[in-house]
Amino acid sequence: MVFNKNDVDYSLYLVTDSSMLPEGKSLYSQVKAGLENGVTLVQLREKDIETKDFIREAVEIQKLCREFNVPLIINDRIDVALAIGADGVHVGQDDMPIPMVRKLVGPDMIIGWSVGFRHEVETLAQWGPGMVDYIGVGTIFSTLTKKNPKKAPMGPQGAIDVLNALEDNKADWCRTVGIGGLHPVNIERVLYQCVSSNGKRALDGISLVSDIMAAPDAGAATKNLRCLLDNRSYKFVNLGLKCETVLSQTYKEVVNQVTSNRPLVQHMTNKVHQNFGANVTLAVGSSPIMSEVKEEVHELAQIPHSALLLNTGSVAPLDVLREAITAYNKEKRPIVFDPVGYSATETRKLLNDTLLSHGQFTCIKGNTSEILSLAKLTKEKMKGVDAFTGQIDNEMIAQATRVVAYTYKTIAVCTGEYDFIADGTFGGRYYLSSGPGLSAKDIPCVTIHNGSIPIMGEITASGCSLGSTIACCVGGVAPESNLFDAVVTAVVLYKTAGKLASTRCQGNGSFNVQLLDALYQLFHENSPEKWSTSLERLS
Ligand SMILES: Nc1ncnc2c1ncn2[C@@H]1O[C@H](COP(=O)(O)OP(=O)(O)O)[C@@H](O)[C@H]1O
Ligand SMILES: Cc1ncsc1CCOP(=O)(O)O
Ligand SMILES: [Mg+2]
Repeated sequence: MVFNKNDVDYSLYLVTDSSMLPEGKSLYSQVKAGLENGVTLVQLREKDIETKDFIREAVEIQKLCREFNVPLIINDRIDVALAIGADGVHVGQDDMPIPMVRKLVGPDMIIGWSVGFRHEVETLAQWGPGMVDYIGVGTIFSTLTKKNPKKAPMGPQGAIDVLNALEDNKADWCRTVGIGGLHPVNIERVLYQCVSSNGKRALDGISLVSDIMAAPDAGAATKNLRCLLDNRSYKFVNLGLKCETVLSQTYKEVVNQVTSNRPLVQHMTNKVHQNFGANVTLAVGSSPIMSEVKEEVHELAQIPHSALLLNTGSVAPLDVLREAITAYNKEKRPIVFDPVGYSATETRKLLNDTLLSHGQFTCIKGNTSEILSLAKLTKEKMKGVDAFTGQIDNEMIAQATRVVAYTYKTIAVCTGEYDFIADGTFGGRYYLSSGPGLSAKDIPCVTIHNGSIPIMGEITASGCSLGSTIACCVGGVAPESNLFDAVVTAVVLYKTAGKLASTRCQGNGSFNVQLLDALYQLFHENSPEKWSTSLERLS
């Protein structure tokens, strides 16, 4: 044993698979290219191989790893690990029980365990620091590498649950690597999103197979992965942790930018909202396109200043929604997500959770019911798409908004008489091992108010149309702009228009028309110093 277990670098953990080597490459050459370019840990995983051949291969790879001072872990085969004096073993839930493994391998060998659930973390915590050194947290996304997966993909939220369980059970010795379906396209997002709720713990690294093993140029592939890990800044859209300078000057600047850039806002939205949302988009100086066609999402996402409003009120097929998220994330264009009726039925909740685990959203907007249930602060099912009607104070709404912002690393908006807006983006920064140190209660949150305007809640698609307005503002601002300011501007503009319309209308029917007129007027006048809506920053 040449390693101090505490000093192991888990950041880029290569797991081998000789069944996917490209032509002309060997297991040895791929591992070597990986080691030369930043792999920090290697696991030899050979499923269908004679013991004699496994040993021969293991000895060769061990020699190579030692040249690079990188530990070698053997998958499953404790006998092989012992025979060659490997640095560690990795076992799954269905393999030999961990206490027996520890008894066989002694105190110094690294033991890794595949973990997907909270109760497994509780077990390892009860065993104490002498048993499991690290866990492979997964499966995060579905993967072809695992032939017969027994677990459904857990998504980043499942990984966060595991990190929380480690914190709750004070298993501070145990390191973590995310595993399953991790590729350059999603690694930054996973690292960005997977932080324990107390802000203390992030993943220690990622573990992957195909992106190195199957790469025609494994060196270049590893270099690219290393870059993603070392970047620590996930610029899916430009984000800054500002928000203290939200004044009329800021609103004016946002409106100016939307005016000059005239964003194209793709709506994937419910049938009720289609027409009104397109008109609201036009009223605030932007171009709507209502499209649910899978084949065109990539083309639309590539248009400068495009933005996507994804509203699940009545939904397009799941594969279309997923493709749209993939496209806008790939192009680093903003997505506003409106999980209408999130907890009304189990089906709706599952659909929204699936989408939430599929990508990164710039803003998540909901009414009090949606935000409270997303924050898991109520177990009550929503009545259709209605806002919460039970007892609730502003402190609880602020908490729920912050929890949603923090959990999804997004800008969360909760609507109602008071609108709450929280910034959980951390300026796009991500962490390895220890998190940002802040929890949900510490992140910036503002509330905006313009008196009670009950009629705003009494027309359908009023919340959906705030979603359109937000999408126009985040799509329309210049790339270097602060998106929190853009979201706040949209919410303040919309509330001001609602107030104005409520004084001009004669009832629900004419309110709709007046709301469009007011939005158009306020946007084009662009004199926010006259807007009546107030903003307060919460501590
Ligand atoms: N009582 C109210 N006073 C002032 N504004 C309200 C009130 N109820 C709703 N709104 C505004 O109406 C819009 C829709 O909010 P809400 O009714 O909460 O959402 P949804 O339509 O999604 O159920 C938001 O812009 C919100 O600020
Ligand atoms: C009634 C209804 N049903 C499905 S979507 C929808 C519109 C919801 O609009 P909002 O949440 O903005 O009031
Ligand atoms: Mg409404």
